Amino acid sequence: MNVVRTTGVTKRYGPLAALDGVSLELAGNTIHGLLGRNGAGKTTLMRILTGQDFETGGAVEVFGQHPRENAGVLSRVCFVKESQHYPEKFRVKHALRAAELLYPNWDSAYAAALLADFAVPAGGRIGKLSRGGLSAVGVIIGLASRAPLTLFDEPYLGLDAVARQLFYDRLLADFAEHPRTIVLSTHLIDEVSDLIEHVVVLDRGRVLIDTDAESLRGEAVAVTGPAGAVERFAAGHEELHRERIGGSLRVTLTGAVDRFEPGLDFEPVSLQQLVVRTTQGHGGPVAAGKESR
Ligand SMILES: Nc1ncnc2c1ncn2[C@@H]1O[C@H](COP(=O)(O)OP(=O)(O)OP(=O)(O)O)[C@@H](O)[C@H]1O
Repeated sequence: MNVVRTTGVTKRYGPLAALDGVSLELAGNTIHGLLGRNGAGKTTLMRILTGQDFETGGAVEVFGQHPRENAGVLSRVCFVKESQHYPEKFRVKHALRAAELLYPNWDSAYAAALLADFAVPAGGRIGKLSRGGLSAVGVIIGLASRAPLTLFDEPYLGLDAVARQLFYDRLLADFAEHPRTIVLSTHLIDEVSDLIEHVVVLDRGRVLIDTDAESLRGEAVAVTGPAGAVERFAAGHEELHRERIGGSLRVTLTGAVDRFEPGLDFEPVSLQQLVVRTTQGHGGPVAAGKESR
């Protein structure tokens, strides 16, 4: 069952189209990666899905209904973002208590275990936490909410590499026991590439890639070798990128590369490389009414 369905969703800020005809379906009980360059429209889309902003055009359904001021939908949705603001005097335990009141599936014991894992003091003032500590509070709330739709908008950027790995490990373990729909928006694509099952890449407000992660993993290959031999091999393939390395040439090809040639090097292309190559050279979002390509 699809938890999210958007049809031709547009969001305009004056002449700027932050979203430009986004049609997407996000299946339930799946970890989705929402990827794209700065300004691609990821946060805008998540704000619309969580009723914090409204589309200019198109249709949005979350759990089959429009999320706007819809308590039945919003009680099933947790949106964790990097720039979360809390009242000045709030302590960590107050933020968790507020989350407990908000989310019907809240698990207090799990939240307490996560506090210990991330070494966040329950009595600590939120305003005095380090950036990592603040990120950890967001991550803990996102996980312990067990909301049927949980969206993380890079709240874990403040965490160091060890703490981020802890987040990924806890997320996977909890997802296995309590399947739900997760949307992870991140620039750290390599770190999450084994986690995500479905990939959406936004580019200038449009959907550039919308596919399962597995098929994307085998989607591109980098071929390196003497320039002439690589040119001959690449002819007839769709080329994403090319670079000269001394006397040799390296090209990134998409689509089925079903033959290999002696004398050439073939390397799989990581999800991050693929997204970088696919979105490279594209600018920011488009002005309304202008052609985007
Ligand atoms: N309230 C607003 N008013 C005007 N423009 C906005 C507003 N919110 C977002 N935008 C613009 O819409 C575009 C998409 O922004 P958005 O924050 O959705 O991108 P993003 O993909 O989340 O980027 P990042 O990865 O940098 O967080 C950007 O050009 C941004 O400047």
